[in-house]
Amino acid sequence: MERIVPARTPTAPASARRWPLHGSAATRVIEQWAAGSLAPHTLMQRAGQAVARLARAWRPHARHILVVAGGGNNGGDGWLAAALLQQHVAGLPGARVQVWALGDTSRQPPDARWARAQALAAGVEVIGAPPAEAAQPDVVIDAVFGLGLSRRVQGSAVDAVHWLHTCAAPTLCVDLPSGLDADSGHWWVEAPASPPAPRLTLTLLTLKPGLFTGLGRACAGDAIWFDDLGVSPALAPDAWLTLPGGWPDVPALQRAHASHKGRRGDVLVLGGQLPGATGVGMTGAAILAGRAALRAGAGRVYVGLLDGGAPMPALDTGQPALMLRTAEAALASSLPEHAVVVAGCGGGPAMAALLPALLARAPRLVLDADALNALGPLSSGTALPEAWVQRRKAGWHTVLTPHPLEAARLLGCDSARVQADRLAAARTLAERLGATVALKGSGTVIAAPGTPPLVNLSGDGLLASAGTGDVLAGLIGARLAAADEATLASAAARADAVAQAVAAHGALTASWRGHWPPTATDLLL
Ligand SMILES: NC(=O)C1=CN([C@@H]2O[C@H](COP(=O)(O)OP(=O)(O)OC[C@H]3O[C@@H](n4cnc5c(N)ncnc54)[C@H](O)[C@@H]3O)[C@@H](O)[C@H]2O)[C@@H](O)CC1
Repeated sequence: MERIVPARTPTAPASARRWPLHGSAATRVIEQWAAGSLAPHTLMQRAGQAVARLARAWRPHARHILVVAGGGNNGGDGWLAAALLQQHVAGLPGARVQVWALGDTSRQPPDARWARAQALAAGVEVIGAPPAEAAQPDVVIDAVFGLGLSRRVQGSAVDAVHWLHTCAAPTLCVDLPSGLDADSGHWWVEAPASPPAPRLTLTLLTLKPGLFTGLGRACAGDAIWFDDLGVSPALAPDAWLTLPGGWPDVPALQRAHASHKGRRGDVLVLGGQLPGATGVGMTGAAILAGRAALRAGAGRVYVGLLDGGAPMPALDTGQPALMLRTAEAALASSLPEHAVVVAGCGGGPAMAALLPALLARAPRLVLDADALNALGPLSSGTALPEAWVQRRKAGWHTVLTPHPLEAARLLGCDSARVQADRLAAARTLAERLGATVALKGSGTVIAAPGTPPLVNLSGDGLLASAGTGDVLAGLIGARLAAADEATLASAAARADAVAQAVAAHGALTASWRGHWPPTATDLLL
């Protein structure tokens, strides 16, 4: 059994910086294969033991234990854990192990039926409703749904899931928090509030993508543990979970005594509309992206501001090393051909006019915010604009960094649809455009054509503030600028590079100890 969240970083070795993720279909295949080679009930026995062991380690003094068990094998894991915990606490003062049994027990699958028989033989108490408020358990085990949930919750389980999500007792979720979709991180009941009590999730056999993207992290609790039940999955993963680490490599930069700024790569940020007649300016967005690129080690960072009519600032007083100029001046130079271009951080509608030139000239291009809006819907079935076709032919690199609403605009759907299956949305965009896509949000998904997507593990709710997306775009720009062409040769390598920048971005809040939540500028101090 190992702890996945909170992640043990940044000291984790490179080999430990990714885990395979298997969705429900792949997990079923692995389960069937393993069950076929083991004695009957072995997997469930191991699952129940793992649950009971973690419950005891987490709440060693718990005497009143409540298992909420559904009618399938997830419930079976719960029944078996109840049996083992009953044996453990039997005879202790105040000991009480209860199972709130849901579903039709006459229709239980064989493993679950066997597990229930073990629990009844051990003397657990079966109840048909949650305990009264005055008799709150010391720990609750949520074993209502695991892999078997793939549609909206119905029947008596709705109330049980709601009770579990609002109960004040520490809760251990078996395999998945009940209500969560294993594949997508979609939540199949009323939108959840943050659970009021500590909770953790022990996922079994495989790590599921839904735990790490969408609502997965918000619902799984403070920690996510993993037990492979002694089975090594001989099946290619659906996605990879990636950890921070490895970039920027400050010690390597220190050791490069004979280096110079020209070797660190150049970044050109284009955007940051100056205020004009409308009085609306977005200069800060481009400055933040530029500062982030500089902070992450780019050799030279240029910021080309879009002319809104207001006078150009002479410099960024917070980071005078940034080289400010007008977007026009930047485009009149050879920077688009030589630097990594990060476009769209605060560009406003003017970005649309620049986009064709950037698509045609910039071999390494990061498209963010207003540059994505300028692309417009890329609905399936319609031919791609010629500029995209040419970029793909030339093997040029394009990275898109949409948040869910921007991704929805590009895909011609709404953001709820994107959020309902973030991995699919990112993959679709990447395949359509031949680009690397970082779909932002909890569990940012990085997808590139023909390779399994990556799900980023770092980051937390402190990143949900203005300007953090600009910082990410700048970091991705710096990461690409640091790479030579050979190391970006494959789609998987490009996805890895982008994932490193995403991971470094997520890690920015991990060490935040301030009384106030950080602003995007604070993250770069
Ligand atoms: N078979 C085994 O030995 C093992 C099973 N395991 C456990 O088994 C779980 C998968 O078990 P199952 O495939 O039985 O699935 P679940 O137990 O997750 O769910 C099936 C149950 O949910 C009910 N259900 C499904 N959708 C519903 C909805 N929308 N509204 C209301 N009720 C609904 C079904 O009627 C059934 O009672 C895993 O998540 C894991 O916890 C693992 O521990 C590995 C070993």
